[in-house]
Amino acid sequence: MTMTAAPAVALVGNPNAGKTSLFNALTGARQKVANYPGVTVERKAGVLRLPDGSSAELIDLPGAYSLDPRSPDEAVTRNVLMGRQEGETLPRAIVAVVDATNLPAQLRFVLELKMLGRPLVVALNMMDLAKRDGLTIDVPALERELGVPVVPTVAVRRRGLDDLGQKVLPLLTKIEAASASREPQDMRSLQRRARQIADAVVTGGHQAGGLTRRIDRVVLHPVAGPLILAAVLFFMFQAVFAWAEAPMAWIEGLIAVLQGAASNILPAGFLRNLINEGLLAGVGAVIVFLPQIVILFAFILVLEQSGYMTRAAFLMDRLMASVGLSGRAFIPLLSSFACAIPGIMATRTIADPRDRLTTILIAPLMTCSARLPVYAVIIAAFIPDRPVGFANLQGLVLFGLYAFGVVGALLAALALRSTVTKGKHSGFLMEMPKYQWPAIRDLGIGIWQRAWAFLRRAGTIILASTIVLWAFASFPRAPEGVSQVDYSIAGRIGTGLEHVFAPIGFNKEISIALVPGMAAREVAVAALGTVYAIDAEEEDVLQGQLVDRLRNAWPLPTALAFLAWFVFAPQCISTFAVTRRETNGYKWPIFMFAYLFAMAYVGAGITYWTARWALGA
Ligand SMILES: Nc1nc2c(ncn2[C@@H]2O[C@H](COP(=O)(O)OP(=O)(O)OP(=O)(O)O)[C@@H](O)[C@H]2O)c(=O)[nH]1
Ligand SMILES: [Mg+2]
Repeated sequence: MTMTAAPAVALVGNPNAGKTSLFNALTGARQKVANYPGVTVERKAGVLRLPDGSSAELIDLPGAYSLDPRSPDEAVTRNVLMGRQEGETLPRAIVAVVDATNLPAQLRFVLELKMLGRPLVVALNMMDLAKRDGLTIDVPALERELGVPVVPTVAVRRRGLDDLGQKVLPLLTKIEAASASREPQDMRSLQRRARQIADAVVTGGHQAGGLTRRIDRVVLHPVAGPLILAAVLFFMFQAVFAWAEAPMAWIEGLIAVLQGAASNILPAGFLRNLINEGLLAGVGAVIVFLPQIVILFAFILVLEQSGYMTRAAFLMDRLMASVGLSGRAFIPLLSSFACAIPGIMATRTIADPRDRLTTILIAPLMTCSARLPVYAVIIAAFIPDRPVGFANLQGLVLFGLYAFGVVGALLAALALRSTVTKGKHSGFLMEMPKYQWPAIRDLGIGIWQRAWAFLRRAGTIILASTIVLWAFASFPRAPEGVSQVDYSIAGRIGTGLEHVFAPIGFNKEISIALVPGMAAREVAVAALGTVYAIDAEEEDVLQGQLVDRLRNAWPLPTALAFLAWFVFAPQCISTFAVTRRETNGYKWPIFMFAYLFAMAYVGAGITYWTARWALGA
């Protein structure tokens, strides 16, 4: 600890009170904001500029209901506030962020924080919603009752930020002994006191939450609710296919133009091959999927920001309970549709350790966006593009693959919960946020961040693996009349692996592509793009798309087995790294790898042989 280190200010409060919105507004950061409790699961820091020109470190924390943590994310908050966090000093001041529409419930934590005896300011956030609900809050009276400064804010409209800075500043210049001690509190009496204060300072609000209640009457209806949820998810997958078609064609066209240009400009040889077969055929095969990824993420973000996500979790609770999981697990699992890594992080909000472990172990079975390119290429090559009723066959197959992953995950959960993670089922406990229109800015930032992450992956890990693969598949140079891929180093490795994968219908090219595919799933598509491009005649590289090449090279059962493989296969190193971190060891990631591999192998095998039998081959 140095004397010059900026003093730290911590944002603390109940989940979904708007801490991260405030943090972003105050620091210019772009941390994730969404309308459900439990979005932030780790400590984040930024720089807070104060009115006198000095600065402080602002810390955003996971939401908590009290200083007695019930789940790993709440423990982070407690540890930071009590100075127990490794390598971190006690925050100099606390900003208690409170949802103004829900004072009777939220003031209890403020009272508990006050008992810490640390410098404290209350940010009375969501004042706009309080007004919408017809609530009037007597701020000076609240200040008197609490004995600390209270600043009304609207984080999403950047209102009250300067006032907040004015109130925080004097707390930082005060010299005081930095220690945190805490007597156990009687929660009941704190709750009673919170209610008293709320009664004294809040008037009106008889129609509070009326709109939300009316929507919920339909959306949470025992019959209509699940139907609406199914329709929403189904529409989402149809849209991913239908809306992306045109922009994908543009990107394909652009890549073809670039390939043509490279052929015209560069002399035949090493560099031209590297660019056309490695770079454009490989990385291009992945980039094409940007539109689908963007549409999928846009849907997920709207679900998250509108407040519908927790309703979906509630509706899923019965189903989740039947396989021994809590409905709480639904949100980490749904975010795993984007990527399993934030999904696994989000399990920190699950209180029961066995529930949490089970959710971590099945998260990779949710179809992450990296699988989308793999599915889409195979579907485009092998599934006819024709209408089925009001839907489209390709969209239906995609929906089916997602459903397979979900069913596989539920079965895996059932098996795990009655064996390795046996334990009692814990109930569903989750606050329902008020419905809100998604904030366009947050939506835009969210989509942009994800699109950028996808492109960055394409430009780094996918590009690097594709070039390495291209080199391995291009050397040593084959003599005239011999297949270059067969003759190359990659080809020889593939021939070895083919022994393992031939029983489930995989050929040498697939076996080769699976190896770099471990780095990231999309790489498998890039790798297939490269492997098939190397053996193709140059004119074909320029004209034919990967889809056409696969259609000619693979029998249908192989294609279906390949899809089944990707539903289950543990093809992602980063997932193991995060599992190792979140479970503190190698035991569970290894277990995860083994059981997923077994499921993938058996699943692909069954698919292959069933398809062969059905097609009479
Ligand atoms: N109308 C309105 N909405 C707000 C305000 N502040 C935050 N929100 C919305 O409230 C939701 C929750 O905001 P977050 O900033 O993620 O809340 P948080 O306290 O960080 O939540 P956790 O990380 O889950 O503890 C989001 O949908 C925000 O857009 C506000 O002042 N007014
Ligand atoms: Mg947050």
